[in-house]
Amino acid sequence: MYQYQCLNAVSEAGLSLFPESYQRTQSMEEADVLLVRSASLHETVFPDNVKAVARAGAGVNNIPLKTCAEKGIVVFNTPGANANGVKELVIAGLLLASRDIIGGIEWVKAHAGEEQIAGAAEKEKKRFAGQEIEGKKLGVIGLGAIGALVANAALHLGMEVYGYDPYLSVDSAWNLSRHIHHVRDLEEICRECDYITLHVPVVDDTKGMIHRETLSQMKDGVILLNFARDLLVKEEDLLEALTTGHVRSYVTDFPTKKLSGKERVIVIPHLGASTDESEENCARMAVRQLQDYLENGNIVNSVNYPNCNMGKKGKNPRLTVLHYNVPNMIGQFTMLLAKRGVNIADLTNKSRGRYAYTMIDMDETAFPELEKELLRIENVLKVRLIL
Ligand SMILES: NC(=O)c1ccc[n+]([C@@H]2O[C@H](COP(=O)([O-])OP(=O)(O)OC[C@H]3O[C@@H](n4cnc5c(N)ncnc54)[C@H](O)[C@@H]3O)[C@@H](O)[C@H]2O)c1
Ligand SMILES: O=C(O)[C@H](O)COP(=O)(O)O
Repeated sequence: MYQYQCLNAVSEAGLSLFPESYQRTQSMEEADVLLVRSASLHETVFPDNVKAVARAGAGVNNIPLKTCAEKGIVVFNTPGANANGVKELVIAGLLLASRDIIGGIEWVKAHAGEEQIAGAAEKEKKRFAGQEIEGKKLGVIGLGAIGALVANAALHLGMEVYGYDPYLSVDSAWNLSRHIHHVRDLEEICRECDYITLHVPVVDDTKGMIHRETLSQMKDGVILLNFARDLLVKEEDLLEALTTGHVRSYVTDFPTKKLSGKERVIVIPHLGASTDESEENCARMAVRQLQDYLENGNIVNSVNYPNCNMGKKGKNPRLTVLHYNVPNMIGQFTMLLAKRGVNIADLTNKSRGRYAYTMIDMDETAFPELEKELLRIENVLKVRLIL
């Protein structure tokens, strides 16, 4: 029997995939695994029973990845599962910023019920007119799951697309149309593009990446879209650029005190992934990954431990050890097993920076003190014996 806790509303389409042997709990003290969306876990004190956290979504800046790794808690996310939902909202953002559609709709609401509204609208409409996106240049910063979809869709809408991503993975590159201009420095995007959209994670390197200097390199009247994270943009600097009109419009999915309600700012209440399809995709992927980890020890799509997959566990026990990535760990594990006459049928070890993971399929039934003895080895963080 395993127990899971949901720290946000997670789609039933995913939760219903848990078999009957899984029970939902409201108490973290009972939970083997946690499911979360945007709730912040930075202040959470994780009890020892928690083995994994699944972020049903992409961004993991709400989860203390290092703290979790140190406690032997594997954190997963669900890459790409909500990318289409975000892409569609970004396209809406491009269009909302290109004419004053929102201002126009508000005008109609304010004059609702008036006899002469049709005629008045014809006189007023020039106030809300704008440009078309066809033929304009779009700069996409970050060409992962979302950025690639946005870039390709914008091409189909007739835009000229410039893409910037110095860490582009081979898989992401395969998803990109060859008609996208590959840009090697951010300045070129700033210099060339009429619209710029951000699709990078917020990490130390990207925090505040849009600041006074980057803004000053952008064209006069640029439209900036941010469906990634508020912290990517230095708000004071952006406000200044909005006030002078250098930035014509800022479209963001992240309401903040400083920017909400300001002129030229279109704020959406973090709706990028809020579609039935995205919520269901994320929840399904999160549940499958957690189940695979609990039952087979496999790590797929982790953001703090290496991915490591030995397939479905057979009838013999499988031992899994989360540990620091230092020399002689495997030697110590195999020595301990050998001393007890346990034969190893299969073994896999993978590392990622400071952390590593070893999975061992044993031929014999485990001896009672095995987990405790392994835990006594220096640099071991967590041991699990899956029977
Ligand atoms: N608004 C929403 O509801 C919503 C939904 C999903 C994701 N997001 C945000 O969007 C981000 C991206 O999501 P994704 O699914 O595309 O993630 P992803 O991991 O597939 O793509 C991120 C891309 O950014 C690139 N990158 C990293 N640092 C960079 C840098 N300094 N300059 C340029 N590129 C850089 C990476 O190489 C990667 O290709 C998430 O981290 C999250 O913060 C928001
Ligand atoms: O990073 C993400 O996946 C998005 O910001 C979605 O967040 P949400 O699951 O809270 O809607």
